[in-house]
Amino acid sequence: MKNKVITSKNVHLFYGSFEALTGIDLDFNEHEITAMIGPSGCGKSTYLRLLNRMNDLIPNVKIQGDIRLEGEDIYAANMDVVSLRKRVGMVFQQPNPFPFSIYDNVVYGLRLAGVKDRGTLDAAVETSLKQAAIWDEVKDKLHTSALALSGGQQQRVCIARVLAVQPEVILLDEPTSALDPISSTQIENMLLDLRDRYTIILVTHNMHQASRISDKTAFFLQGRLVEFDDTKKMFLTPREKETEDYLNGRFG
Ligand SMILES: Nc1ncnc2c1ncn2[C@@H]1O[C@H](COP(=O)(O)OP(=O)(O)OP(=O)(O)O)[C@@H](O)[C@H]1O
Repeated sequence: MKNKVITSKNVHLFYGSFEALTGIDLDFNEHEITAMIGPSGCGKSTYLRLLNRMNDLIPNVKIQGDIRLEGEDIYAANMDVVSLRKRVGMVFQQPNPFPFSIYDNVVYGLRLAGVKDRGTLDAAVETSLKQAAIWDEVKDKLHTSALALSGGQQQRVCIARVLAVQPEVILLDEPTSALDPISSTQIENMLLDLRDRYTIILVTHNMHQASRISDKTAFFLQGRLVEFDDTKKMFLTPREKETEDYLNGRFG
């Protein structure tokens, strides 16, 4: 039995009076990739952002339910949100490197945490860029601007930036939807390589991506979790008619 890294029970989220999540029960195993799919507006990103408290910043949000990381209530009053976000890193749809060098981007979180030793920083840069499958492309220009890279390269640097602080969980919100097919495939292959070390949760609109790289899939519809299962099983024999209709392109 795999260890459950994140558990969530009866999660509701309200934007003002609008209930965007209507009681979600969903758990994530370590060393698995879970894909979250569903039509636009079904609540996938809202749910993903709950897992490292990114919704806290939005005004008039009300959150109910129980979400735990390794058994710890992440909404407990004594939870340190900065350290939570180190343990649960996030990659966004648009690559968002800082306007610094590649090197300074990757070590950003470590420097914030007070790490100054040059050898430690150098080693973290090399390891993280290798894990993010971009070391060979950038090793000779670590001190040039990350903004001069292609979109796909920028996204891999952003992933290296998350990996450098050694998270347990990586959240990715449509990480390849702004990228060309070759860059998307590079990122998919990298995520498959990272699976042995991390728990990966991915929002995607791309059904091929979900079926190709995820172990589990969660299908959301209008704020509900309709179905959650092994990806192969869900794509071949969905339990629910709504899932089948969505996978067959009948809506969304
Ligand atoms: N900051 C916000 N304030 C008010 N409503 C919001 C906010 N963010 C999202 N919503 C609403 O909550 C619902 C869920 O949005 P969410 O972005 O989570 O959906 P999604 O499934 O990720 O969609 P997409 O695939 O288009 O990104 C939508 O109806 C959306 O309009």
